[in-house]
Amino acid sequence: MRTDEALWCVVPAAGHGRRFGSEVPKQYMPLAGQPLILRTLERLAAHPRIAGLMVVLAEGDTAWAGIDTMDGKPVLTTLGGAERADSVLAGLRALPGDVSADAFVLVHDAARPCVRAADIEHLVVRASVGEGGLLGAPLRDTLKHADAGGHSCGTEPRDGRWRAFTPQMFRRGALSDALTQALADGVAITDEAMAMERAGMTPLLVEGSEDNIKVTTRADLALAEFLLPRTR
Ligand SMILES: Nc1ccn([C@@H]2O[C@H](COP(=O)(O)OP(=O)(O)OP(=O)(O)O)[C@@H](O)[C@H]2O)c(=O)n1
Ligand SMILES: C[C@](O)(CO)[C@H](O)COP(=O)(O)O
Repeated sequence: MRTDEALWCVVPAAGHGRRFGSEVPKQYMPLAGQPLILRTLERLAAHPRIAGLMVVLAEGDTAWAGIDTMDGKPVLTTLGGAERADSVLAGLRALPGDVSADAFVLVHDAARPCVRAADIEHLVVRASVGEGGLLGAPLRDTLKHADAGGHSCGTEPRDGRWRAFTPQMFRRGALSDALTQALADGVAITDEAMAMERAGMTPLLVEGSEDNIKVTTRADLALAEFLLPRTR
């Protein structure tokens, strides 16, 4: 990948935030005075390598701000689907025609507003040498296996286990094909790297900051308020 090659970023934002438990989908909850999603888009658009944002919205989303640029970068939208993988695939398909099948594309959760520019840079530089990769961090807690009664019935090995974050970066065509195949196979795909692994790839794991949190619960939103100004 040429070092000056601009990247589009697909931003899946079509979830309903069930674990967050509010009428307002979590991507529209206020974060430092703005809807959370706009904080994420601001963070992404500020990165010099990112050429444009493809935001994937839920059917019937009435809260979207309707912006078409952010920090001088184009912001396009399309509609997502029932699962995250459906939404990411829709976003890939809706990218502008001049984004070739071989072009690298980033995918970043709308629910991760604290992503650091340095981590994005680190991912792009390291993962573009091969066929793509993802930000993550080695598991640092002990992982327990819970039984139906909520008791620990086993301890999972921690060695070689990582937590996956986003952005994840893959070539547009290869990722589209991998997601299409996984969906056709009826496999529940929770991140893009999983689809690429099923296609036989071993995506590069690039260690990123643990404060690149995904806002899933209300407690996460409070943490994001604390982290946002400290992760610029
Ligand atoms: N069908 C879906 C499901 C999720 N997402 C997006 O994928 C990201 C990560 O998903 P998650 O944190 O699970 O969000 P929700 O699915 O909204 O949360 P929940 O599982 O609690 O409903 C979010 O930005 C979410 O909007 C999406 O675009 N399309
Ligand atoms: C993509 C992801 O953020 C990596 O950890 C995570 O898999 C998203 O899962 P979710 O259930 O869609 O939040």
